[in-house]
Amino acid sequence: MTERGLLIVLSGPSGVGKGTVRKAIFESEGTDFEYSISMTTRNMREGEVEGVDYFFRTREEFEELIAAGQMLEYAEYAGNYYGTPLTYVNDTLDQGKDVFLEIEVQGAMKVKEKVADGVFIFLTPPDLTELKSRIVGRGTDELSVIEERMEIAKAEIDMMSHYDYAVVNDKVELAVDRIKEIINSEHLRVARVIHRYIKMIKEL
Ligand SMILES: Nc1ncnc2c1ncn2[C@@H]1O[C@H](COP(=O)(O)OP(=O)(O)OP(=O)(O)O)[C@@H](O)[C@H]1O
Ligand SMILES: Nc1nc2c(ncn2[C@@H]2O[C@H](COP(=O)(O)O)[C@@H](O)[C@H]2O)c(=O)[nH]1
Repeated sequence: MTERGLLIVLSGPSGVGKGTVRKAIFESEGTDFEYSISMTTRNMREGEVEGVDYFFRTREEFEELIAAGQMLEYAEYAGNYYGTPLTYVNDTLDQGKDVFLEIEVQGAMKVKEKVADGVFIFLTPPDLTELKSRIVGRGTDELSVIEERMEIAKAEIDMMSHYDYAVVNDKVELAVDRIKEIINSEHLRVARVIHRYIKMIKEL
């Protein structure tokens, strides 16, 4: 029987650098994760590609998938739906591969209820001034959207203690190393638990 993969959830406020850090992790050496592409009803930004950055769907299409039980989790964030398609995550974990989700806090908490043995990592900014300057600097959102995201960010940062780990994204390379270290240690922990069970069964 194949050992099920690890579900890794990277979460944190918009603009903290989740996407930047996740891409750097995937490009770095010694990692082998599958990225779960999310679904959203928000408009496509310049440079985004369907099926690479997101699966872009209408509200009606998204709601049909929710009703059909096809989302592992979903949330309404700043007026749009965002969610994780269930089948891809389940099938990939069943194949023994680790799956990486990059999602906001409401969704992460829903995943935590369903997948207790996932690894939940909160990426935090050095401070709120830096967070705002990152969102502004990215140049993808209007001022009203930025203000809305900053308000949501404050509530999200209050949820940090519900995660297994908090990682500061001060410098991308450092955040990448910290997250890789966490995942490696989680793998060792899981391997130790399995080893203990096998030993117990043999001794029965
Ligand atoms: N450690 C860092 N130092 C300085 N700038 C950073 C750092 N990490 C990311 N950034 C920059 O911050 C901006 C936001 O990053 P990114 O889009 O990766 O955030 P995000 O958390 O994925 O946002 P969203 O959740 O809205 O998709 C980008 O312009 C990125 O280059
Ligand atoms: N609950 C979920 N949140 C998600 C998912 N995919 C992305 N996100 C988060 O939404 C916000 C806004 O994203 P943006 O691309 O519009 O800037 C951000 O925090 C993302 O991490 C998902 O599948 N489920």
